[in-house]
Amino acid sequence: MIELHDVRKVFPARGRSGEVVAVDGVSLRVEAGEFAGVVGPSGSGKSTLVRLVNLLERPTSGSVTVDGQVLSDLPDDRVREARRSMGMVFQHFELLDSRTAAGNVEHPLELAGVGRAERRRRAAELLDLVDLGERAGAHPAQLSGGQKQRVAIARALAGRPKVLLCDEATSALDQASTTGVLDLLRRVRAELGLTVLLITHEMAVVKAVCDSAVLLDRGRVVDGGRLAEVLTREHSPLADALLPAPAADAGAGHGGALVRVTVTDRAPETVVLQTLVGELGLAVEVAGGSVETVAGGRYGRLLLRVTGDLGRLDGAVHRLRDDGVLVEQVHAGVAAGAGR
Ligand SMILES: Nc1ncnc2c1ncn2[C@@H]1O[C@H](COP(=O)(O)OP(=O)(O)OP(=O)(O)O)[C@@H](O)[C@H]1O
Repeated sequence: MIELHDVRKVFPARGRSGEVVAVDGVSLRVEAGEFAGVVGPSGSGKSTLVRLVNLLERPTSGSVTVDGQVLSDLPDDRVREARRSMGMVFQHFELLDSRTAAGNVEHPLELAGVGRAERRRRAAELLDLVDLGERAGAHPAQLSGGQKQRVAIARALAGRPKVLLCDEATSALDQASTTGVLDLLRRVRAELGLTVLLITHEMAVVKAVCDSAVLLDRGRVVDGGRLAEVLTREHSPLADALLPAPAADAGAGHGGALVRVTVTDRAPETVVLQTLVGELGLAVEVAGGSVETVAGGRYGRLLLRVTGDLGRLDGAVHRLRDDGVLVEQVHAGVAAGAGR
């Protein structure tokens, strides 16, 4: 649905000579109906990337295809037309203060030449969809941040887009409003069959709503994929950002071997404990880590301190890998049973 091929964006540097390569050869594919995230540190090119998708920025080179149309080949007037099939939600809402909630939702329809009666009907329907039907007559100053963002989402949906682009849509909101807005985005995605591309610097947002994500660094994609796959991949910088691996020193100084395991719904910690404790008679203590819900599944990274007959540990590690558990031996420990 959204496809970027080897996209580069070079800007003249602000206030000095030279150039800034904001996006440096990015290729990306987001399937229809997918909820995709773009994460990365400040200045890594996230905002530029999202603006390249709806051609608010033209790529210096490379192609941008949305819904089968190569937008980067189109002249400006055709780009403006194509942009109507994409809604956009911003960090600071960008609502018109002088207009009511309904007036803001009607605004893009007005610009598109939709008649008054139809605009009103559609705005009322959209405000109901975002649970703000009762506040249609309120001005932005009378709404909370979360409510303003709901109005902005209703406005973004006014033109019946197929794609919704969200640029730090929850970064200006408190925790409760963030949860509400993310629930809403997930619901409208499902109800309207939207494809969503969301950029954020908050990993919790990605974990709550995204099916897939890419990690940008200095304009390049350094990692990415479906979260279910990324989280069980070895040496993945994106997995490390989503679920930081527990530090090895969390279990240092207590003897025994240290083992880092990644557990999932398919290979939960019960499988690990059954093998290590139940079958091999080792003692296991959780020295660090956490288990969380990500992309609707349960994932965890745990640091285990294993004591007992450590001569059996190598075999156990192989067994666990065969059972689909990602296992890494951080510190071998002293095999108490060795030589016996
Ligand atoms: N119009 C522009 N002119 C010159 N440089 C720009 C322009 N837009 C972005 N840049 C530069 O491109 C790089 C990427 O910026 P961008 O805003 O896309 O990053 P970001 O990951 O969204 O950062 P943040 O999270 O801080 O918003 C930065 O070095 C930025 O200064």
